[in-house]
Amino acid sequence: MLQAQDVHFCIKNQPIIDQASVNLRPGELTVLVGPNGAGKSTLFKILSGENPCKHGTVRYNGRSIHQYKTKELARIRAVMPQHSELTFPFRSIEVVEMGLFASGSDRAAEIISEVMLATETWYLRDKLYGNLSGGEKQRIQFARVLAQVWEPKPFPRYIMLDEPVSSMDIAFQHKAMNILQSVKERNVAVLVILHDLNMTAHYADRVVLLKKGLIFKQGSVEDTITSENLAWVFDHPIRVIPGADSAAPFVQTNPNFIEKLSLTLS
Ligand SMILES: Nc1ncnc2c1ncn2[C@@H]1O[C@H](COP(=O)(O)OP(=O)(O)OP(=O)(O)O)[C@@H](O)[C@H]1O
Repeated sequence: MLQAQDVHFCIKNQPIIDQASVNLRPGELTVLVGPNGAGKSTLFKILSGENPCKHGTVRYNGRSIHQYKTKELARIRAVMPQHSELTFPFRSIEVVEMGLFASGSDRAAEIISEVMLATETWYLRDKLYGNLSGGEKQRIQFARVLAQVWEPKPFPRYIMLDEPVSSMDIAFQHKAMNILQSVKERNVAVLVILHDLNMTAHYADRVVLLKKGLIFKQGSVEDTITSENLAWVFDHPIRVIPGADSAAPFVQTNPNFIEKLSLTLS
């Protein structure tokens, strides 16, 4: 399990993340949700180890993140940041291969073709990464992090993705989330930042609602994705319609509110 306890992050004495505690459990898909500037990417970077937390602790499988060497960490957690630009003219397949730099696997070629087939990127393999469209780049980065956790291992691992589907078309957004749902069954904890609340309601096992650097609520979809919670977190009227039987709830926003707002501004 990944255990983050009371993590805190300040920039110029301004708290960006304040006393956040989160556990990521293998087999669970956790979605981090909140408005722009709430601190989602900052918390994500603390959990992934990119931002050292100024107070609090982050432990992977019982060991402090600081005790891991870079390669050791790469064997247990994969990170897809919000933006991944590369200056060197890599072919797309070479970008995916970067996911295996620490693996030492003798199945490298098979893993690469499996993840590129799963992400429908095999046809892009010889294209220069820099020439791909935004959505294609995202799919290649997605394939890269999948490669890192693709082979089953006997110890818990973590895959963390910051807005991984933001440039993908609607069909592939669902394919990507379905792939993550299968990956979590391989003793992997999944952490995703999403802005799409319906996607969150549909795929999350746990939701963490963040507002102004504070965790407002965390728990099941049923406990977090409610009209009251979302309206408060986003400061916007949002209605959650409960799903029939075991279907996910449906999140509806109110377009009339936007009209009133634009009249106020003009
Ligand atoms: N290196 C930095 N220097 C100054 N301010 C920063 C830095 N990193 C983050 N911030 C500020 O911290 C706040 C949280 O940023 P963060 O990127 O974590 O938000 P977010 O919830 O991921 O937002 P979004 O949904 O827009 O991606 C923002 O106000 C941002 O401007």
